[in-house]
Amino acid sequence: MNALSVIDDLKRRFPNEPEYIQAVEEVLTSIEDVYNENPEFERYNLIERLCIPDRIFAFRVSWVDDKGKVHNNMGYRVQHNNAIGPYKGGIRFHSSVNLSILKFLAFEQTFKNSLTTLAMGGAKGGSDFSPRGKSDMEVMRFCQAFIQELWRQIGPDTDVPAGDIGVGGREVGYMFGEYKKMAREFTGTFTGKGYEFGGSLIRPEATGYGNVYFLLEMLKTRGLSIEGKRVAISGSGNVATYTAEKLLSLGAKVVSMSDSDGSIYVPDGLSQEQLDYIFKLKNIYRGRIREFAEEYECQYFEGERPWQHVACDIAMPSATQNEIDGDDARALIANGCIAVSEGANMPSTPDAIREFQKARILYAPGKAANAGGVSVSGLEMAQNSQKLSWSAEEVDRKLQDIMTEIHKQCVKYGTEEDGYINYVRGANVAGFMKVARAMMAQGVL
Ligand SMILES: NC(=O)C1=CN([C@@H]2O[C@H](COP(=O)(O)OP(=O)(O)OC[C@H]3O[C@@H](n4cnc5c(N)ncnc54)[C@H](OP(=O)(O)O)[C@@H]3O)[C@@H](O)[C@H]2O)C=CC1
Ligand SMILES: O=C(O)CCC(=O)C(=O)O
Repeated sequence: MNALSVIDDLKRRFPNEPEYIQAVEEVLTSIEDVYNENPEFERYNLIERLCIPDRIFAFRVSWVDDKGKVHNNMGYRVQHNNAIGPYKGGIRFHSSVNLSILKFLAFEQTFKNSLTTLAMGGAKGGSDFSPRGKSDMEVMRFCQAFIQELWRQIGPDTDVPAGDIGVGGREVGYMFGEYKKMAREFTGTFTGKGYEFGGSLIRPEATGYGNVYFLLEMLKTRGLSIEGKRVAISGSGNVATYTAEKLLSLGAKVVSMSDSDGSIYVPDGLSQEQLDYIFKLKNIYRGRIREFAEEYECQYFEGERPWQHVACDIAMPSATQNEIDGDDARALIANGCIAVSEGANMPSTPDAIREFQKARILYAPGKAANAGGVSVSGLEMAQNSQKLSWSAEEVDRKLQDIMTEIHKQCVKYGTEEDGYINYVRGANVAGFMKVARAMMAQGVL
């Protein structure tokens, strides 16, 4: 395989999909040598079959708002690869959603899920519908219309969706309800469900907590502890808030959070009371982070991400893709940042990643660091199959074990001659090899 020529070919065939090409390029350039050590992969044209999704569903979603006006959004599900288990991955509702974004997310999910040690293939879905500013009833009607189109393509052993940007417990509940009605079955077809109907304890916390567990493993490799470290977080949604909660409980200082309108800066770190305010602001009032700045009179950067404005030891981007560019990375490093652990999917541009690696700081890509969410989704599937629920302690212990194991795999496949751990290479090679072996064993499909 020549990574560059495969990428050129994909660019030619999918010319308007920059995020998808970006994700593929990152993986292919880091697995090229390992791939070429296995000539049978090339004979089976494994790389092309692994890069191009198994199938994509695209559909119109028509729904009626509270004033009786009819709206039409697009809905998608990208089933990328099911070599090691049923398709699995979140659903994103955001105005920016398009096929390029969902294809990159489904591609990444395939490698991430492989790293988790659990049996899950990769998928992602979503819509350009934005829940922002919509009433509960409008969100419910949209979720029902979305599932009326999608329900035939998913199932507990086929494809198991969950949340992502714009999709939390409320949306999963509405989608699960509609699925249950259409399919006439009560199964674990969604994860991230409410506890009363089969959800796992710790699933809401899992991505954020898991990212902190991964960060602790990275810090250990340099003999460092988290206590007293200043951590800049972006976003103020599911991943960001639970990352902050775990960090506070471990004695770290959370100096920033953000939303798509701007960022707050709290140099001495958020108190527990302030974090509780953000939880309420975002989950109950569905307000803006600017309101926090007004309430607590802290610095607020309108329309800005945190990276250029804050002094921090650690950055945990937890909002969206390509939210740290080369300039942001250079600013972070200049301001003393020694570690970046990604809660979001692909938040750092290729230029930013090069800067982090050149500076030899600890840098963990999302597919390793944020794998805790889908891992606990896998544990939710296991509980649903057994018709049992495990205690929060048990799930949290399993989550910690999985994050430690993912870190071990990154060290195994990513340690370079000078001892620097290239977590990008480690995660990509480890994730790839498991999927590749399964695909080889199953023949050309
Ligand atoms: N939920 C999960 O279990 C997992 C999520 N992830 C990834 O983590 C990231 C965050 O997801 P999650 O917390 O679930 O989503 P939420 O919808 O709960 O929160 C998203 C946060 O990011 C902000 N945000 C979203 N899009 C943009 C944008 N284009 N520019 C600036 N800010 C933006 C939102 O601000 P606003 O409210 O203003 O839009 C919000 O604060 C995503 O990359 C997701 O793919 C990864 C693994 C698992
Ligand atoms: O829990 C899941 O199935 C998916 C979580 C997710 O969307 C992700 O890992 O990016």
